[in-house]
Amino acid sequence: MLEKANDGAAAQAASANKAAAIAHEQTTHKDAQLHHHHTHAATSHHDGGHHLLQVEDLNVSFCMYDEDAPYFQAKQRDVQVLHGLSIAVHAGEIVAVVGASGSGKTLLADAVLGLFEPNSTVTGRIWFDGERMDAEGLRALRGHGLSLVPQSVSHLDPMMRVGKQVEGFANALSKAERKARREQLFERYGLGPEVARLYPHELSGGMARRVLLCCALMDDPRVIVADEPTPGLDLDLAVRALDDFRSFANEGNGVLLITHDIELALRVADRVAVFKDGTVVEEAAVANFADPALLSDPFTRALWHALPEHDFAATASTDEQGRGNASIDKGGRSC
Ligand SMILES: Nc1ncnc2c1ncn2[C@@H]1O[C@H](COP(=O)(O)OP(=O)(O)OP(=O)(O)O)[C@@H](O)[C@H]1O
Ligand code: NI
Repeated sequence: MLEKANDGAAAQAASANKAAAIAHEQTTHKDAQLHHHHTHAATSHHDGGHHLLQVEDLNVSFCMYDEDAPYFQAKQRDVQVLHGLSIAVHAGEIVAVVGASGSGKTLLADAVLGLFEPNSTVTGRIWFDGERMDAEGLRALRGHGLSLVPQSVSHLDPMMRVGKQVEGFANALSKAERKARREQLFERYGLGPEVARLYPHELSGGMARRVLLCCALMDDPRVIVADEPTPGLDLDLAVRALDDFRSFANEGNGVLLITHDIELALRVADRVAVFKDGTVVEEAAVANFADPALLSDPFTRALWHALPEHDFAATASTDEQGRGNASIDKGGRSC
């Protein structure tokens, strides 16, 4: 069981998460900004075949308090959002988690990062690089082995120059080493040295995305969890954004890419985990999306039919634009 530790750090993590969740609510549903099996796509020197990240039977429920419940009914009830969710990421792999808005994708990211709401109950098993993790272990890994890449610049401190912020992510290094590492990352991701002196509001969208990636990479993680990293970008820019993840994965690392955008997922991922009603209904190699006969879950097949290039393949459940109503991308990149 992945029990929550009720110490100060847990409370702190929980309240940080709450703030993030609130920010998430405010951003995802308004301007579509941030919030936040088994295809061996590449073999790594490190990985003898085990998963870099493995999640098994993850369940997340919330204790909801209903003030208005009649006196003869319980005022508290449990609402289960994730159930029996299993997913794995191998070294060298980008696994996309594709699901509708509100289906619990961010909760998956939060759980993997050891971020738990105070009113949540989380059970399940998580392994990182072959080692079983508890909540404490996940917390210790956060930013150091297992990093979150949010998209929104709102995750940065608006009052601090970005160079200093990025350097703050490698707290085990000396000041000089941190600076050297940050300079190395900036160079690698095409950020000029002058960017270090800018404040977050002075960054373009593309620069901000790279700065957030640099934050995540400062302490050499093995796995990146990216929660909706592309909304607001057009398809070309989004694909270019994900090239960064591709090269990271190609170095023998792993990426869990959370998105509502199946077209994008099919372009960059090695495998797609289709997420529906709080669980993964199918994990399929991207190649299997070439032919719906290779997809086993009816929802996944409906998604296939909803892809724009399959306009005429869609059947009864199709609106006049030829998109099946199982489409999970109603908002799209432009909302
Ligand atoms: N602390 C909480 N208490 C109660 N319910 C919560 C809490 N946090 C999240 N939820 C609920 O869990 C569900 C899943 O939320 P989540 O943010 O993970 O969805 P999502 O798939 O990331 O959606 P989106 O695509 O819009 O970002 C939502 O219905 C949300 O209201
Ligand atoms: Ni989300």
